[in-house]
Amino acid sequence: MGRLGVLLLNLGGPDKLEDVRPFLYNLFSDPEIIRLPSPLLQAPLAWLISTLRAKQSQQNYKKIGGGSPLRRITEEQAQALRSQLVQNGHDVQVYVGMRYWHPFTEEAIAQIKRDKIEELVILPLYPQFSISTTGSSFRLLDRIWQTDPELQKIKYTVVPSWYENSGYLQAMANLIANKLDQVKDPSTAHVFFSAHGVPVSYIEEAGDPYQKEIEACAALIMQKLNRPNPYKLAYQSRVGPVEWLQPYTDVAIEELAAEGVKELVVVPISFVSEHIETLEEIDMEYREIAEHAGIETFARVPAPDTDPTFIQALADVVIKALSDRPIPFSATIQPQKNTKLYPQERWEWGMTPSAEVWNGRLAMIGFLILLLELWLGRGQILQ
Ligand SMILES: C=CC1=C(C)c2cc3[nH]c(cc4nc(cc5[nH]c(cc1n2)c(C)c5CCC(=O)O)C(CCC(=O)O)=C4C)c(C)c3C=C
Ligand SMILES: [Fe+2]
Ligand SMILES: [Fe+2]
Repeated sequence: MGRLGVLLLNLGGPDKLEDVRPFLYNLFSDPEIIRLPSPLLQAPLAWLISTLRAKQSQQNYKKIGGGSPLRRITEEQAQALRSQLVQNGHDVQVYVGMRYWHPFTEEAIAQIKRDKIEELVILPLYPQFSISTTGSSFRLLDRIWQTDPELQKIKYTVVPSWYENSGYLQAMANLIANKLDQVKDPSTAHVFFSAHGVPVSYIEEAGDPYQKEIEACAALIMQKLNRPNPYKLAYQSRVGPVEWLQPYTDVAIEELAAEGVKELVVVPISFVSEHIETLEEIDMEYREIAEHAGIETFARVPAPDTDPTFIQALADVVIKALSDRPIPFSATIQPQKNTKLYPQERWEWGMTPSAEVWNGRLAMIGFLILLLELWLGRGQILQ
């Protein structure tokens, strides 16, 4: 075996308040997050949305200490994973490549080349696959690989998703069990999975397996937990005026409260580290909604971070990937090139003169609504 590396992929987050706007610009420049009818519009729209959204977003980051903890936690995970793999007999370097902020994926790749890595496992820190997260990072890497003969010499494999890994399910079940044991009635409290949402068009038009994987993941965790508690799955963090996966977390909380549920144990399911959507959105925004609705216990299960069972699970995923047949970027799910990811049919530019006028007007209205919503950060937007 040659020099071994593991590349951990994550989204990245602003380290400080000044980073928020350029971070948002990078995020909205990604056609896997928002795809416009003309690639020429991508950069101006990304500039506009990031500028309009930055203030609201900064306020949220301020509430969690002035920046995202994602980089620190991901680097701690990388360190813990390296130690675990070394203990398991694998001499390995672990790298962190973020999609939209430092340390960027490109920086990690440059280091991998300097270290003359010969065999590489590419492991996204998203247990479930979505074209907006893992898919976006794989497409970036694929582009980098195609233009670099040096990288093409590396024997690499990707891990598209790993939510079925038994150690990961056990780590999640342990964290939930600990929290359940702290509530008033551990046998009746509702286990409430809050997954990150995506627009419905990702699933229905672009073929994103994300919803199926999330649903399967929640069911497998409940099997591992092996307790009689009822459970519910809902989707958080929607952005913009289009339809996202439902039920929405805020609505589902209110519905459970109306049914008389008093205790919720809330499980963030799409993330393996604490960040703005756990620390601000769940812990502050959804907690407030739950309390207003009459929920008496709102206990949030921590993200796995560097939990030892979880880190061992990541090590197992890496070791399995090394012995399995390598999976290239091209074998993972790629959305159709002309799939409109967002904001859907409002952007249908007609080819006939009359349709063109009407579609143009509709597109302008849709565009203005989108900007207004993103700017105000309210209405259908929760963030
Ligand atoms: C606009 C579309 C977005 C989609 C689709 C989306 C999917 C998605 N995101 C995560 C995980 C993270 N998202 C984070 C930040 C973030 N994401 C969006 C938008 C979309 N995400 C925005 C605008 C932001 C910035 C924060 C804000 O302005 O509110 C982060 C980083 C958080 C941090 O601590 O900095 C993560 C992680 C998943 C898992 C996902 C789909 C499955
Ligand atoms: Fe979000
Ligand atoms: Fe996001």
